[in-house]
Amino acid sequence: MIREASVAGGKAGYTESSPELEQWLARHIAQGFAADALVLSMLRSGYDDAFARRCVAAAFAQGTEAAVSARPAQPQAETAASSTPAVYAADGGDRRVPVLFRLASPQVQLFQQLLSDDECDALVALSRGRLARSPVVNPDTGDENLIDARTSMGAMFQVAEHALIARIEARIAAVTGVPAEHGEGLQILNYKPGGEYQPHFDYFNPQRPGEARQLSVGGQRIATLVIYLNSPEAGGATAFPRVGLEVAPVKGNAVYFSYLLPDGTLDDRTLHAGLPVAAGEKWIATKWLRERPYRSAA
Ligand SMILES: O=C(O)CCC(=O)C(=O)O
Ligand SMILES: [Fe+2]
Repeated sequence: MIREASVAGGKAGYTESSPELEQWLARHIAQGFAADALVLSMLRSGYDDAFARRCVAAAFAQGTEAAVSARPAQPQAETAASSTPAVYAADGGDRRVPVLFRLASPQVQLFQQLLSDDECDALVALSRGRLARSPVVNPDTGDENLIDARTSMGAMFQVAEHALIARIEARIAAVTGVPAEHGEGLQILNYKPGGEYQPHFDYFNPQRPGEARQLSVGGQRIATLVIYLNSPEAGGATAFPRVGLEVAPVKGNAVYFSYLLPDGTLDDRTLHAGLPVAAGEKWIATKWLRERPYRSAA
């Protein structure tokens, strides 16, 4: 979240507003976060309950006014870019996380060292025992299939399955503002040389019966966080071809992109790919976030 909040962390009942707080609220409202999620985030950062509710309500009211007055004048991308605050650090709860870049439209951010080297190594070690070829949801049937467009091995962890995973999930909630309960289980992926994930969207297409089935628990996916657990020797960037962006896979860093637009539609500029690994291997942990609390149907 914001620096002021992290300074106040631990002190109950923090009641001082700041430009950073207002900007943080405006940005998360623009990203489509619900009022409850924002209040929860503020409480976790030590803000007073009544104060947090008042701030969030005021920010929503202001957001509505701003959206109405800005709409005829400017296309949305320009509005988002000009109102994006210059905040370069996120409160990771137990650590301060620098934000290396922030793209306003589509919403993409790069967190530096979200995980320490030791945490990355521990996640890889935990998942080695349960790697299997990564499936993809079949859009027609909803079944999970193996396809050539996704050549990686994966391991799934239940939410909070392990103390390390719970700690990482709390940190993810702190930097994204999306409550941990909205997260699917962390997925660890391992790509060998040549391994890739061809361009795709992470959200489900409700028109396809198999994908619609995925919406029944937790609703739509709204955002993705990809954490790099190692630095491949060559290749393996995460690419966003519709905006010409490639994010280098650097151990501990994490790329976050959210696709729920304020009008409720999904941002198809978040089309993305895991480019082929040219040398060495690539390990990532992916966290998909839902619009509502998520529990695996299984
Ligand atoms: O491998 C990557 O960089 C992207 C992974 C990805 O798109 C996913 O796990 O949904
Ligand atoms: Fe993806």
